[in-house]
Amino acid sequence: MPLIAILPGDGIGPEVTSQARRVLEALGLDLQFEEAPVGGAGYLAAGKPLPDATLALAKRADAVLFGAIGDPRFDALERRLRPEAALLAIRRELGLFANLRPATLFAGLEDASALKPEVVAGLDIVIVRELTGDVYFGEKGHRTTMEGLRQGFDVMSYDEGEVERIARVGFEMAKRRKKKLCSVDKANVLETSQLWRDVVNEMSVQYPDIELTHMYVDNAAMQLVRRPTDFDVIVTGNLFGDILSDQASMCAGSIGMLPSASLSAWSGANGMYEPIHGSAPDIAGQGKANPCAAILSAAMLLRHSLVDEASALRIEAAVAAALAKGARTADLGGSLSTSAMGDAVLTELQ
Ligand SMILES: NC(=O)c1ccc[n+]([C@@H]2O[C@H](COP(=O)([O-])OP(=O)(O)OC[C@H]3O[C@@H](n4cnc5c(N)ncnc54)[C@H](O)[C@@H]3O)[C@@H](O)[C@H]2O)c1
Ligand SMILES: CC(C)[C@H](C(=O)O)[C@@H](O)C(=O)O
Ligand SMILES: [Mg+2]
Repeated sequence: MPLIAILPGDGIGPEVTSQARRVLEALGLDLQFEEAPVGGAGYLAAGKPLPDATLALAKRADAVLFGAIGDPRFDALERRLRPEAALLAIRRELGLFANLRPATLFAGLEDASALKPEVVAGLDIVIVRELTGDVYFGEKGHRTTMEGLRQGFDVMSYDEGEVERIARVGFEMAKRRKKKLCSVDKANVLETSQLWRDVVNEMSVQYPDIELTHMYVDNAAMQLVRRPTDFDVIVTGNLFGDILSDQASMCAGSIGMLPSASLSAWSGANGMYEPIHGSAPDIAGQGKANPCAAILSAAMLLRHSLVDEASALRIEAAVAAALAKGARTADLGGSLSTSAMGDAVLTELQ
């Protein structure tokens, strides 16, 4: 029986993952669930954001459903003890280098988007974000300059192996979709990005059917709100992908709508699945959070780690049907609570 590790985390994390779990349970599949604390909750339970038992569970499980981490009470702790350190460590420990972030506009949500309905109608793009390298994982620290000024530094780097394996995910994804891949970088300024661009170009000879384009990240940010539907698959580095995916979420109606899959291989074994949003301290504990991103992350879990496309489609269809009938949390302009939105999805589950 497949074991699903549920790591609810902090803030709205437990609120949204509990709805995703209800939906998974309602499918009637033979699944086993085990929960463990992570982030601020991990720090409170075991003195560190990623307790050993939580990491062991994540490694043992067939897939991980992750909520969100982050708690302002812990923002002043040394960096390795902050909630965010747990998320970075788990991605690194499980080798989850490929982060798929689909941004899809569900029918009926055109008015929730920050853009005009005619600009976002039919939006269906995927951001393939590299997840275990870049400036996130380089040397970092504080030092004093010769002039006696405090200085912070974070080293940005990629080696060609790291670029090649994420670019392959981008090309393979494009092959299965509209055969269009846009690689986003900052090669006009950064050596890291020049290497990125060179490696992506070298690989493109293996994919003659894919139309490859390159775009600087500043232009990509602009094009994403100008004509988002011109994109299909975007492949980019860790930092640019983090920023562009939050931006893409508002094209799709809300950050509460975007799920993600973090994979250690194209096949998806041992994946972790989480909404792209954070712990939302401003609405935590109020039952206001939109659980759709977490529910759609559960669908991605079934698709990629359990290779159960039919069940993934059942969940996605139920979310679409609930939205089509007008179910909306506050971020989408409605008034349903988190659990009422979960109920609405469950009602539509065929
Ligand atoms: N993957 C993660 O666990 C993750 C991702 C991003 C941020 N964080 C952490 O979360 C904390 C808060 O960060 P932030 O405020 O910059 O980002 P956030 O994503 O938590 O929230 C940004 C805004 O979006 C809203 N929002 C987010 N998710 C929502 C949902 N499901 N439904 C309705 N509204 C939603 C919030 O209320 C807030 O106004 C920080 O500690 C940060 O480090 C964690
Ligand atoms: C919380 C933070 C470490 C994380 C990231 O930057 O990757 C988050 O913003 C995300 O998008 O998952
Ligand atoms: Mg982010």
